Amino acid sequence: MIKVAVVGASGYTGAELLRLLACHPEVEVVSITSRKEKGRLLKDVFPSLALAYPDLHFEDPEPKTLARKADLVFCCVPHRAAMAIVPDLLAAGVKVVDFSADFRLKDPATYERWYETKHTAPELLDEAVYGLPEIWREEIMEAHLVAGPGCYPTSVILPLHPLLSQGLIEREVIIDSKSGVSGAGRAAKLPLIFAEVNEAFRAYGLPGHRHIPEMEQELSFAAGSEVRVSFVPHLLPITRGILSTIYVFPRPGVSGDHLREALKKAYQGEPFVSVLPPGELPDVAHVRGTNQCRLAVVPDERTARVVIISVIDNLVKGAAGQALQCMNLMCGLKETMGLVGPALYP
Ligand SMILES: NC(=O)C1=CN([C@@H]2O[C@H](COP(=O)(O)OP(=O)(O)OC[C@H]3O[C@@H](n4cnc5c(N)ncnc54)[C@H](OP(=O)(O)O)[C@@H]3O)[C@@H](O)[C@H]2O)C=CC1
Ligand SMILES: CC(=O)N[C@@H](CCC(=O)OP(=O)(O)O)C(=O)O
Repeated sequence: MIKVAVVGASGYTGAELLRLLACHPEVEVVSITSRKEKGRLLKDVFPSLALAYPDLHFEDPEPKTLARKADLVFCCVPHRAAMAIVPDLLAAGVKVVDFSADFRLKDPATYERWYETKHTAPELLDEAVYGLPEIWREEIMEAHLVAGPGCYPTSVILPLHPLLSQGLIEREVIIDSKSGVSGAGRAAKLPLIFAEVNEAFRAYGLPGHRHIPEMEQELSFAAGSEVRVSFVPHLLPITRGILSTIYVFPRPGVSGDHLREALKKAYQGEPFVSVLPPGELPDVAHVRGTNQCRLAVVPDERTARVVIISVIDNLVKGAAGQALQCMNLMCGLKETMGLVGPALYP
């Protein structure tokens, strides 16, 4: 059994991870942490997890104490907080899957510019592996520190990476994404209360959302030269799910059908990415609660542009499920373990 701890287990991604871990045959959850819920039983904070964890309670230990109990720690705290915890965990010898943005960007100056804070552990950026298994599988298998991708970047990089790395599309990309409200976390914020979100729909994060450098970093690696994206996120009045509509410009002589075939080939055999046949379109309702990314490629013959639609559950393939997929790889387990349940529907 792999002994795991979940730091920041009182948030949405922590709770979602515990839901998934409850059905994982090779994992024992040895500790869950929260500063505010310290001492309380998990089942009193999240009754949805009562049957799976009747006796587990929140603690707030030092990272070193945690590292003595666990083989691997999932760190589900906000950026800035993560880089204060992760170095001590690694120094104490445990593997870490971090959910925050603190170890995603390779260049500390880029991090400092977009996150408006000094990076306090830049020496770890080189060894951190970007936790997108479909792209960095071999590296994740060897990693001690995995930086879980942002939810929007996951929905965007999966369709674009193969197309850019094969030189099939131009490097100008336009991305229009919509997210459910759980993407913003569980902490109370006025613009996120029911009456502000229900029956409403708005763009936010303009002119430059902080996921842009992460997308550009990974897409530039794929293309072998600098890629610049236009990215506008929107808030949908739903709890979970991201739908990204991506406008791409095929290189001369490349058709939309060609792009679809290239994606199908790139993801053949991948358990968590599906490329839909012509005429089928993805819906966030089809992936709710799953680690799936569903993609459709729609040629627009009138303009010669191609629209790609990508859906994920932000809490699963966009966070906890992808982290668990990485853990399976880091621990030598079957990559799909604990992640094969069907979607919740309706
Ligand atoms: N929500 C999503 O869809 C996605 C989130 N992420 C990332 O995952 C991480 C967690 O997100 P999410 O679960 O949504 O956030 P939440 O706000 O729901 O939860 C945050 C957790 O971190 C703890 N925490 C907050 N501040 C600190 C701090 N300064 N030091 C230590 N612990 C702290 C909180 O507990 P307490 O305050 O009691 O200690 C809580 O358990 C973030 O980095 C987020 O960016 C990544 C992809 C998708
Ligand atoms: C709806 C909503 O607010 N979503 C979040 C993205 C959550 C996420 O993945 O962000 P991290 O980079 O912090 O991990 C946002 O736009 O800030």
